[in-house]
Amino acid sequence: MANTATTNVLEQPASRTTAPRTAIAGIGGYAGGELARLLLHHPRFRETAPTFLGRAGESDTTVKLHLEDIHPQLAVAGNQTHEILPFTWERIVDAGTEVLFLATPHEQSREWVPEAIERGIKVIDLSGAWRLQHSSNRVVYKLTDANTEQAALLQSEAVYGCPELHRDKIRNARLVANPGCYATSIILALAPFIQAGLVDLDHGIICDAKSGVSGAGKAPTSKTHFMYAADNLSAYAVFGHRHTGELLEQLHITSDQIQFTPHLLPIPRGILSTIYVRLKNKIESATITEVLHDFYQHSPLVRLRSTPHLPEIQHVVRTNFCDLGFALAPDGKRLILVSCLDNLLKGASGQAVQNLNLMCGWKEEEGLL
Ligand SMILES: NC(=O)C1=CN([C@@H]2O[C@H](COP(=O)(O)OP(=O)(O)OC[C@H]3O[C@@H](n4cnc5c(N)ncnc54)[C@H](OP(=O)(O)O)[C@@H]3O)[C@@H](O)[C@H]2O)C=CC1
Ligand SMILES: CC(=O)N[C@@H](CCC(=O)OP(=O)(O)O)C(=O)O
Repeated sequence: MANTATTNVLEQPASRTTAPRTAIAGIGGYAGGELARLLLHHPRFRETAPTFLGRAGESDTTVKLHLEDIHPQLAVAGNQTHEILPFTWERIVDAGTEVLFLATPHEQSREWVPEAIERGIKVIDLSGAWRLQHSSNRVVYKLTDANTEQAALLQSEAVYGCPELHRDKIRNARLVANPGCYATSIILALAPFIQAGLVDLDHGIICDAKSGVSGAGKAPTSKTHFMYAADNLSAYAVFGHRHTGELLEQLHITSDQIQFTPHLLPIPRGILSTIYVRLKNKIESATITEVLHDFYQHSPLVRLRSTPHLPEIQHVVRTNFCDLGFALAPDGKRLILVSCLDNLLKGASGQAVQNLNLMCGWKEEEGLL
């Protein structure tokens, strides 16, 4: 079967010999912490640690905050410390920042991205602020722009940071909108089959996805508090989760062709999506395997489980992989796809570093295996 992944082309762009200067905003959060860990261990960044940025504001010179104070798991024997600095553009420019990671809330990312780009700094934004091209899909974020014309231009330039679908565009992007965690797991499972025209879209696709609590960020709410989430399983944002727009835009389908329901799992991290698909024609199991192998043959961070084995959260937690597996009904038309990833890694920070690698012309899996 022909490879239907249009961007799975092994092009070798000019590779950077030196690592770019990077900065991470939102360093105090879950995604920011994982990003710091990945970059501090990345072989290309041994000599070039990122600048770690907290919220905007003036420094209180009497109290210095260090990375290890907030993320003790990143402490290194020998007292090596990394200071966290309040976010200011002056500081970012003085540090020679070439790539700014935003692990910040959507509203803050929407505000900061135009200024970064204007200053010649590339951005990898982990929030949902720049992922959606259609305003009808973006409306759920209730974002406002200081300069609507400039924002519209930037929006159309933003590249959806799913390397398995858009590697060539990511390589040359100034603004990468890193995908949502649920969206990543569902898009990677469905794209090979939808692009190959095998799915009976009129029949509708059902995505039942479950996420660990870290997906909601570090500030507990009544629904993510231990007392509510522990020993529980609950559906939420039914018919209204903000990742639905990413599914529609990236899979080129309409809202009546997919139903996506997220659930909160009482575990710290990991996502499992079970996706129910009706195929247009009867297909052999070997063909399903071939479609997946062809699509992902050049994708080192997608692992295919061979039938009858299905992905499990324990196999992917604390890894940068998305694992995919499937089961086909005896009628050859009812396909169940199972997709698993760590929401903080392949669903956020790991994918962000994968995008950085591509932007630098390095192997996309560098520092992630
Ligand atoms: N958690 C996940 O699984 C995923 C998260 N994302 C996205 O990544 C981003 C970060 O998520 P996550 O780490 O979970 O969130 P957290 O809530 O854990 O962390 C958010 C960070 O942003 C900082 N922050 C909050 N408001 C502002 C502000 N106005 N200006 C500057 N910094 C601010 C917080 O600062 P302080 O430390 O002072 O509170 C904190 O460090 C979000 O946009 C989220 O949607 C994307 C995919 C998956
Ligand atoms: C369990 C949980 O609450 N998960 C988050 C999704 C996390 C994610 O991918 O984030 P963004 O799209 O916000 O970047 C949610 O459902 O809102």
